[in-house]
Amino acid sequence: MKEDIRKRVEELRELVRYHNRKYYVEDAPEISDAEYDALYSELERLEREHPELVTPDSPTQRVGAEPLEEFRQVEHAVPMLSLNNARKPEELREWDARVRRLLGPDAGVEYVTELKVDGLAVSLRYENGRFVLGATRGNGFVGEDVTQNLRTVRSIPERLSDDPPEVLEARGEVYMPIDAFEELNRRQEAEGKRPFANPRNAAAGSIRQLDPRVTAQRPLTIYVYGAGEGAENFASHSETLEALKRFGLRVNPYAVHRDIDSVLEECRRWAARRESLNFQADGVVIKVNANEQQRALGSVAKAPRWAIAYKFEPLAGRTKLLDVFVRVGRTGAVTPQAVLEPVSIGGVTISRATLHNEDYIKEKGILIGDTVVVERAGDVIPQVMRPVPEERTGSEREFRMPERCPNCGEPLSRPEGEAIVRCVNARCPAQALEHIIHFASRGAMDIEGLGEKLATRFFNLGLIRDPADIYELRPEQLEPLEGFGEKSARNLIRAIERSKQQPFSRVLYALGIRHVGSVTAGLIAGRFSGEDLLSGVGVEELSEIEGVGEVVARAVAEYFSLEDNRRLVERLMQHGLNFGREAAEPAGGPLEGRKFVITGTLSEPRRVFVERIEAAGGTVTSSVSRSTDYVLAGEEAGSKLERARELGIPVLDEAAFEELLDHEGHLPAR
Ligand SMILES: NC(=O)c1ccc[n+]([C@@H]2O[C@H](COP(=O)([O-])OP(=O)(O)OC[C@H]3O[C@@H](n4cnc5c(N)ncnc54)[C@H](O)[C@@H]3O)[C@@H](O)[C@H]2O)c1
Ligand SMILES: [Zn+2]
Repeated sequence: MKEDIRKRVEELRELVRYHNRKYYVEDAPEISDAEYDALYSELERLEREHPELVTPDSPTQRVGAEPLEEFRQVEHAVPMLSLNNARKPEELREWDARVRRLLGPDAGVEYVTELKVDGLAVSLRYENGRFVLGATRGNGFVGEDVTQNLRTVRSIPERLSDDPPEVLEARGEVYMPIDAFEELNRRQEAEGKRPFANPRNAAAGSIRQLDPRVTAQRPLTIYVYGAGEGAENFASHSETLEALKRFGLRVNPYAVHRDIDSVLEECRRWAARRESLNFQADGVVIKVNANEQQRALGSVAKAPRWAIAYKFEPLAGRTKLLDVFVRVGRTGAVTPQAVLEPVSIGGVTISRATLHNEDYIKEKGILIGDTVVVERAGDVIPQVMRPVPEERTGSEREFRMPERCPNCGEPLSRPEGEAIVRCVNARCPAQALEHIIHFASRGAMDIEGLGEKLATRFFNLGLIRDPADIYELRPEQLEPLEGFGEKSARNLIRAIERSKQQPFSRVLYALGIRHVGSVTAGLIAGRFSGEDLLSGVGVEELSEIEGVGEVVARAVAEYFSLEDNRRLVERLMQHGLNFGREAAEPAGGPLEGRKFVITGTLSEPRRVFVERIEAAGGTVTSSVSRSTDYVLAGEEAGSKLERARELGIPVLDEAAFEELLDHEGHLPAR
């Protein structure tokens, strides 16, 4: 029993740490706040019931996560702590009682309430009225230096007005207004970039940017809600806020209360009005007003005793599920989307929500026409949580996944054991861009210069709609484009021409058939030609190939059975790409069994040479030893070169290396 609990505690810590990293460090949470809070509360409860299991490194004892190494670190003179939570009015009353008990019966207590804005906590250090240092909270003691990025936020003044103290560290929450967030996401999508999950992540990701120019383009603002260093100049929290306003900072709206009833009333008021706010707020923060009382109360573990966050109910609402349609994502994944009777949740009118996948709808028993619970749970992409069966009238109907892609009309596929239905048509407009990018990429056709950025641009300009279009590009189409000259157009066309030399295995891999990686492509290309595959090689024949399983065989057979895919392949053949069966691998390449060490600066990135050596059957190791066969040395080669000379190992420059690849056997072998 005891052992089970210890195990569970450890498991929860692992999980919470993992999601902390996703949320605080990578700004890309995988689960909703409600799900995270459930894990966290369970951990807190078990630790409370079994105090002997509490360890100082438990996430319940620590703030946030470690700062990223890419940023300079900033030590906070006054720690930036987290807040304890209350979810029910009783919990707020208990907190009030504890505060009064600790301060003594005669102490008059005032409380300040402010909205809890959901963004990124930052510290702004002003010296003699000048903004000198901006930092994130980090782990509470050490944060990240993001001064340059914060300078781009217009509501953060470079200079304070009035007469600020010599050192003043203002603290607040940088956030992205909801309308600006939605606009930004529309832009991201139009540019083919990944949209942000919610305004908090967008704000946090924008500030924790290595390039301030990116931050500058993000619609950020700040609400200041307190002071770290410098707070000692004021007698109370409300006095501090007034002063911060006077200095020209944008201060969170607040109210002062004499008793907890008034505080509760304010919490209710905000809860009712939160939907009309243009920013995400997940609760109300209540703070003891007098600084002296704050000091007397102090902090425990990772949160002060003098403040508490009253959390709003998760953002949820009820509405009617009018219909379900399916959307094809860029990877071909087809997901059901709910069409809802418009409902306002968290200040946003919701008329669409995700239903994840077919199984989700079945498991939850959701029917079209149902009244459903929709949750935003801190995310802006809302999801349908469950139906309310009591409200059924009998006219509800089941959702059926369509058999054909709504975008291109080709049959959809759902591989066994997978929850996601996909469109596997390479020319499907919904996923065409993704296919093009993969097609041109280094491991595939390796078209130099045609990376993600340029492919996206050509795609948006309508110059390339599918991989075969690449081979129809003409220099006159490119030259007028901004950033292109005669020379760069010619270079690109040349690189495209060169890619026609790639062997069939590369071409097969470039087609982007599901489950067909470069190794599998090699196995298939060694057995069948493009013509064979087009003429309908079956699943059985394919799975006879050593190393090709049934899942792969099915994916390949399916690919070549779709009309659009067949047309694409035929066009690529006409353009002269290799579709001929590859001679069975000779027993290894020309460098079979040879060990290389690479050192110094070469004309191309090192990985290019590594790939070529490996493709020829050789291996690359990092240090020179007696078993090394060759050292490939570029410019400014250092100790490895010396070591090679000491051991008498042949040293090749690039020219000698090329020769070795071309005429292996003519060179003196070791
Ligand atoms: N989805 C996930 O994977 C995931 C992971 C980790 C944390 N979270 C979420 O993050 C939250 C916990 O984060 P936390 O520990 O950073 O604490 P918190 O966000 O609950 O509270 C502390 C923070 O509140 C902010 N704040 C906003 N307005 C304020 C005001 N007026 N006065 C004072 N502070 C104010 C400050 O940034 C402060 O650091 C939870 O809501 C949790 O759900 C989610
Ligand atoms: Zn399609």
